[in-house]
Amino acid sequence: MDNRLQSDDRLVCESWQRCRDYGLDSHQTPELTLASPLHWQQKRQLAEVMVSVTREKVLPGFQSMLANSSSLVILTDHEGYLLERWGNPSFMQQMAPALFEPGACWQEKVIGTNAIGTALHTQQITDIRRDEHFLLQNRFMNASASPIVDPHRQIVGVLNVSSDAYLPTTQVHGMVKVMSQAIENQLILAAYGQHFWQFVFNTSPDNLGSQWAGLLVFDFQGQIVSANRRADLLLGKPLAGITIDMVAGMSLQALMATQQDATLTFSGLTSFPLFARINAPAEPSVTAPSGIVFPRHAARETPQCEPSLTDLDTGDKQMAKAVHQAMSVLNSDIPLLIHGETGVGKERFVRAFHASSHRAAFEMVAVNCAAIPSELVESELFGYVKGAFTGANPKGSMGLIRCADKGTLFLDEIGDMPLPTQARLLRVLQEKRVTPLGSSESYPVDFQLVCATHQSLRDEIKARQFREDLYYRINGLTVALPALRDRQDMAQLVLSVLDEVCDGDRHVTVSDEVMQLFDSHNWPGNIRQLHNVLRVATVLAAGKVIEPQHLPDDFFWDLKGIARIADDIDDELLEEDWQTALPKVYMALGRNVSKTAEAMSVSRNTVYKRLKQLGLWHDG
Ligand SMILES: Nc1ncnc2c1ncn2[C@@H]1O[C@H](COP(=O)(O)OP(=O)(O)OP(=O)(O)O)[C@@H](O)[C@H]1O
Repeated sequence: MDNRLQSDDRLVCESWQRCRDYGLDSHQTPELTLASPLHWQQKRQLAEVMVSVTREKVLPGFQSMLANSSSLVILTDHEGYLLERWGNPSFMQQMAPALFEPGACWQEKVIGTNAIGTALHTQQITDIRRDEHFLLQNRFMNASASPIVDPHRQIVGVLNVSSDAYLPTTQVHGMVKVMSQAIENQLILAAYGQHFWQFVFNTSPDNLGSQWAGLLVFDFQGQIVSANRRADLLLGKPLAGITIDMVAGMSLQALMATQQDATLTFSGLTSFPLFARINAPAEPSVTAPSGIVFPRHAARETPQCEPSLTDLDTGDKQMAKAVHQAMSVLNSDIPLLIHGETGVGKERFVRAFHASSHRAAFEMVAVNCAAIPSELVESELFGYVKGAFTGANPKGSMGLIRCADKGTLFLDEIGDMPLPTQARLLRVLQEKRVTPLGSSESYPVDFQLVCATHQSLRDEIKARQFREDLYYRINGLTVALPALRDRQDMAQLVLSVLDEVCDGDRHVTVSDEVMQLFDSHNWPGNIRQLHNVLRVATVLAAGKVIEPQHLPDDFFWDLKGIARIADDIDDELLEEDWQTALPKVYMALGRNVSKTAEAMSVSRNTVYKRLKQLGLWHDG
């Protein structure tokens, strides 16, 4: 969830569009939806802890800010039903009292764009100003709302502050952000504070008591049981698979022996120091909390999470073999060498390999050796000390290899690495230490190495462009990724790429005719080209069915179809773009429009149009 200080126009426009799709009319006064008394009673019971920590532990800290303003604090459950409200009653009674009754439903589809309903839909902190409400009847208030997550990152409610127009939006936004974080901290403590250890940390020893401190709860084995969202931000990493000793960079025993009020300095996962305090539980538990693995709902939190290796096995034999091979060396630290044409998904494959490995909590650093100028490759990879060379960053640089420490280093297009850099890389791989340029010191490194190439490294060795000794170092296991034209899972891939193009919100489909064209295409740019074609086509098809007319012109330039159908056409013709090739194909096929259209996989109309442009066809 991200935070924003300004109303986001796009967010409001999208919400208004949803309201129209729900059939709402901005002039209407829709019937209020109220939970039935029994339903509300159940909701209220389920949310009892959240309501009581808000009332008793959080609101008192904000009383002074709210006392002099005409505003209301509202707490709803995860479906937008109002559980409780606090604040200045004159504000709500003047305006729309029924809306502020316990049990009233604030979902977008009921009362249009509003901070609570829209925050629930977007799952992010949301500000809705007066005129941004969809219904005219609600345009009397400004509001900010934040979803609240439980100790396992599931949305359990929304905290909202609505006010008349006189409280500054930025102030309300900030207040909602801090209050919702405070509620989440209290929910974590209510669930685990009594029996588990708390690790409270921040960027300065002076703000360890703030609601903005990171909070991690861990068990007697050092497993992280729960954490607030601030913890992820401070550590800059998702917490899946991480234990408390990795976070703190010290042993569990040392952590547990720390005095309650002592302040620790640590930088286990970060490149900068952080400060922490340990709170021991009143009744320490020596059992793990019933099978809970944090974060239990990580997939919901990170919708764009990396696919795992098995996700890439979508029905193609060669791909299944590649996935199987990579799985068999997972976590063994055997170097992988990936072969594949450009755009076949090498980097995606490596990301999936990394995400499936025990190194997933650390960085995967991808370096395209062909994209970095040869004179910069060494300094980029190995780092340098300050003043190492003219034009260098005056602070020096750690280098990409050290950034990959504990994670995965992916060297793409390794065949393009200059020979002197190859020698240096070989030394790093042998010694497992990096010496930055200009430095006499070396640093230990530990990473999974994956290299990729589209060329034959054996040929490069023969041509003395690639070191044989390095080849044997990097080639623990060779995996070949198939070209798109050879894959048997085109339909699955199209869906997977459409998901990516549409950001997971796929409405568009592909017609049978287009699927046939896809099957007969050469795809020299492989999945990347498919991606580009579908991105353009999705826009042109306006969210409906992608038909041939939605495909970009250059798609037709290298259709296999030309080669298959028009055997009697010169090979050279097939290398040309379709606009140039078309009149020549037309001539070669005895000026037959239908055959030309078939050979070029375009419509007869397109052939007529192009011939007319060239003056080769005249109506009548
Ligand atoms: N299975 C897949 N599903 C959806 N999209 C994919 C898939 N595989 C690859 N892609 C997409 O195809 C594009 C190219 O993938 P990637 O960068 O991994 O290829 P590459 O082989 O590393 O390319 P290059 O050789 O140019 O470095 C990216 O946009 C990627 O997201």
